[in-house]
Amino acid sequence: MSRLVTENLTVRFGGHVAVNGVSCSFEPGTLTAIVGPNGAGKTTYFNLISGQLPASAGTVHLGDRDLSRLPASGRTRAGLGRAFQLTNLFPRLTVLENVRLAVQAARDGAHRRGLNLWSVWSDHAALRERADAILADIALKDKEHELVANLPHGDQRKLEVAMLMALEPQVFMFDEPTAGMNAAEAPVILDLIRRLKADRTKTILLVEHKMDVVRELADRIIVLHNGTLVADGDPATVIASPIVQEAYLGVAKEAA
Ligand SMILES: Nc1ncnc2c1ncn2[C@@H]1O[C@H](COP(=O)(O)OP(=O)(O)OP(=O)(O)O)[C@@H](O)[C@H]1O
Repeated sequence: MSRLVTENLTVRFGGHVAVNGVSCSFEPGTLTAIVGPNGAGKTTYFNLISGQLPASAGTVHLGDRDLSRLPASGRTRAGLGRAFQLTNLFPRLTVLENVRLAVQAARDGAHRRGLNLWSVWSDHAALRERADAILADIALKDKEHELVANLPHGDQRKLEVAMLMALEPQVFMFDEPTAGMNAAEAPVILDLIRRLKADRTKTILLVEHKMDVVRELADRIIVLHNGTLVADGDPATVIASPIVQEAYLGVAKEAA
């Protein structure tokens, strides 16, 4: 198990510094919520970690490995997993085919890392079993033969999380995972995150605006404001801090 560390991570867009020298480490077995006002740099910070965006300065390490120069695909293989808003899905394939592809990719990845999983994964039935278990977890078993293109938006978002689970990353990055979901769909995703957290081996990063979700799930909260890390600590302390009350929740302003 390896800790994820960003050091001095920075990106500039022209004159605008969207993420400004963020140094932070994330321990396996903990869920860190990343909060901050709109435009604070949360998604951009994710993009820098996952390699979607090249950094202007700074580094990203997972354990001993320096990921800073790797493209997004290389970082995924190294163990960084991110649920993307639908871009990882194959719309012309069925739900089951999508998940099986991700399970297969995880198997291939395991070979590249030299792990001795061949005996397990070479078993076709085991592959199917794993895909079935994931689909049951995500409450999509009854739609396994549907084409992804025909699924409602909420189910597509759920499938996206299923694909991420299938890849079995060390680090799970969720960017507003329940955004746009209805009241029946959101609890399925939150329950999955809860279970991932209960496993106590995964590093989980969660960008989330809903403070009730953050309060319940986070072991730790970091706050970004204008691209800068302005608070970091246990949820109760961070939520009560003047910077969050004022800059994020607007409580102090409203009270004034
Ligand atoms: N590719 C880009 N080119 C130029 N500016 C960008 C780019 N990506 C992000 N920005 C700017 O960087 C800043 C941070 O944006 P970001 O989307 O990371 O904020 P956020 O905290 O995720 O906001 P939200 O909560 O609204 O999703 C914003 O001012 C945004 O306009």
